[in-house]
Amino acid sequence: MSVRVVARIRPLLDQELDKDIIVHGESTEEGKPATIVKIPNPKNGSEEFSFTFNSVYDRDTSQEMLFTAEVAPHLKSLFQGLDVTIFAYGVTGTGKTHTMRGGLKLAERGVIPRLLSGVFRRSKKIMKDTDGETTVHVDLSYYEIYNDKVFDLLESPDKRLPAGLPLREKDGKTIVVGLTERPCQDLRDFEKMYIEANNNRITAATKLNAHSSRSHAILKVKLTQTTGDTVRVSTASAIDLAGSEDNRRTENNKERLIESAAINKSLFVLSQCVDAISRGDKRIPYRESKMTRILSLGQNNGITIMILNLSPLRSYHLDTLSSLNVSSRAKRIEVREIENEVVFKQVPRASSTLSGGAAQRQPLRPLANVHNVHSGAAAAAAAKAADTSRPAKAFSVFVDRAKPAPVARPAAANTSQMRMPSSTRRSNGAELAIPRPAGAVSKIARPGNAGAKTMSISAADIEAMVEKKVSEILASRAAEQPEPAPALTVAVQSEGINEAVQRRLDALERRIEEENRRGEDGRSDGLKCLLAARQAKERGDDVGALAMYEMALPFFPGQAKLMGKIERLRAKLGVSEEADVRATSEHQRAEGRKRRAAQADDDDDYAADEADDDESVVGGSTPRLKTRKRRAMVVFEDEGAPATPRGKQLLDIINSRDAMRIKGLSGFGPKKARDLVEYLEMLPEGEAGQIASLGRLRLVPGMGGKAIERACEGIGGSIAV
Ligand SMILES: Nc1ncnc2c1ncn2[C@@H]1O[C@H](COP(=O)(O)OP(=O)(O)OP(=O)(O)O)[C@@H](O)[C@H]1O
Repeated sequence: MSVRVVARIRPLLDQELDKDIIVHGESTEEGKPATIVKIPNPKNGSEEFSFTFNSVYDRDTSQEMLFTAEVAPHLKSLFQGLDVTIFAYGVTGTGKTHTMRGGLKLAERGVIPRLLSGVFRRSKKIMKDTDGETTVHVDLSYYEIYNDKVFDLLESPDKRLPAGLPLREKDGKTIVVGLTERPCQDLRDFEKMYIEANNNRITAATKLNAHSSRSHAILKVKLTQTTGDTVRVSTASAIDLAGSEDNRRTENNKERLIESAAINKSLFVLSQCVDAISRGDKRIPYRESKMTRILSLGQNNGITIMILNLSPLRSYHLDTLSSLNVSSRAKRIEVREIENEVVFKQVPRASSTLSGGAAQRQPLRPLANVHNVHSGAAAAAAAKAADTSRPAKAFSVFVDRAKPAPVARPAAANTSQMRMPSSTRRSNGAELAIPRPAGAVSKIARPGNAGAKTMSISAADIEAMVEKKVSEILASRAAEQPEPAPALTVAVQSEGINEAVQRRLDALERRIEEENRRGEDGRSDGLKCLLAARQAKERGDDVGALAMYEMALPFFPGQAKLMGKIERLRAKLGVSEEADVRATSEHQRAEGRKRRAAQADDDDDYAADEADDDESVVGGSTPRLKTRKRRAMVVFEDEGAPATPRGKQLLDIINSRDAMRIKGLSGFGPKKARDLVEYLEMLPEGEAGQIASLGRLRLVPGMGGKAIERACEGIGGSIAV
């Protein structure tokens, strides 16, 4: 099943005027629900672009209508064991937080409180219908990604580690290590916790939104259904993404600009992921931002619903177009609808000394699950000797990747945790790790001999080993090894050494963070934006190019050339009638190309300046940028000219709309062929359902220059357009 993408157009706010409305929902047939968003061409108001979605909700849509139509139907699937992900995407001030969280009044409540209400209602019904044979437990975790760092929202901000919580992949899912997981009994319980946690979320007033979210917020609702010995766990994730911002309009100060750059960068990576998936690329750049890693769009199983929030106003015109473009590509992402497996419950060990309790962040984490405690005589002896009057802290010594857990199951650990009296516990009970910045690893003791060996290691030894490992990692980073190092896991079984070691670890963590900052002082991110802008320009996507140049601006504040480019593009898109914009006529595109060719030298100068300034940070990106440019110019330099026989043959095959023939082209699979046929069927009348030239073909989503070149080569020989 594909990602379900629905658009919601927000109503006007008090100070906004009817006459500025430019975005409308429409249906394909009278009386049918709206599925199309219409928006004028920014340079020719009489022409309108149409974007089709699974559903479109216009300005008068209430919170209840949206929830009932889009989220409530998936509650059943959640209880059947499918994971459900709902995320709100859109420009700042378009209503994402309103949609997800909503207001305090009953009618104003958003998707999240309604979801919880539905979950509790259904849980009660199940327990009643089964006479209590099936029990349902709800656990929540809630965290934010702020400046690409993960922070637990269920903990007070003063307990935050500067580097945030690390991520790790487990059973094909990305998990946040050391996140609080809180049992939640009912809606009142939830509301109390949610309101409190939202106060920990970072928001600030910007010119575009008085309460702008400065972070992406992720709420995870974990359902554990137990019937006899069997346990089924499924998760609903509700994500309120921060909105992209045009910093020329926000008038952000320095701090807000840094946040904004992080927000824009992660959203840019998300759009890159969407592009890469819809192109069928092998490499999807998930790992370039924590948000995309967690969202795992197209990698996660279950049901994914993307709510695209839109402002109806003209002042958001280009931003709205940009969001519409990304979202309409997201529709093509396939998600496997696979239920989580039912697993058998693990019996908690009688020897457990855990008495639950501590909700506080522990630098060396107490094990929430007894099964993670190391076995062995020494461990048992240590456990026996432990003072049972205190809440036990069973510190994990080591994560042995080679040695399988007693029962390999994603849910089992949580299942046994569920029985604990603890009011708060940590997720990821199967492995225990101190939240260190991902990128460092230290294995200090092996589980096989954890007991005796660990006890013989002194704090100084541990410190030395950690120090050594961190230095190695820093050295390897300096050598620009691309492989991300695994997360730092530290093994300690004695409480006696934890404080001193932890202080040292915190200092080291700060050092890693510092090194990270020095290593990627933003310029490389900025240059990535420039590269993307150049690529967008070459595709003729001026709207995208503008967005990317603007995104690069905070990395190069006051850069005259960059500002000049932005000015030119804005003027071109907003005012000039002859200007070239996405999806305009071939003639206009040809004009644009000429202008771009004239500007190309200028672009190269700019990139070269940047590269010279910071060669070590930029690495290979500048040469790549030049190579790509040259290549693209060779292939499409003269798009207006008639196509060669091979080019014609390619167009003939594509225009045949015969998926079998198209599939036979080099680089095409069944999905790409199907998508292309669908695209052809949706072409506007003016194009007579045909792709007229290779230049036009290149504007088709998923058909970059390389794809065309490869297809032509497959027809035979090298391409000359
Ligand atoms: N459907 C709606 N009905 C009524 N008011 C709305 C609606 N959508 C948004 N608003 C109002 O618009 C303003 C901006 O909305 P909101 O804060 O939810 O935007 P956002 O997309 O989350 O912005 P940011 O990305 O900056 O956090 C708020 O005052 C909100 O109450």
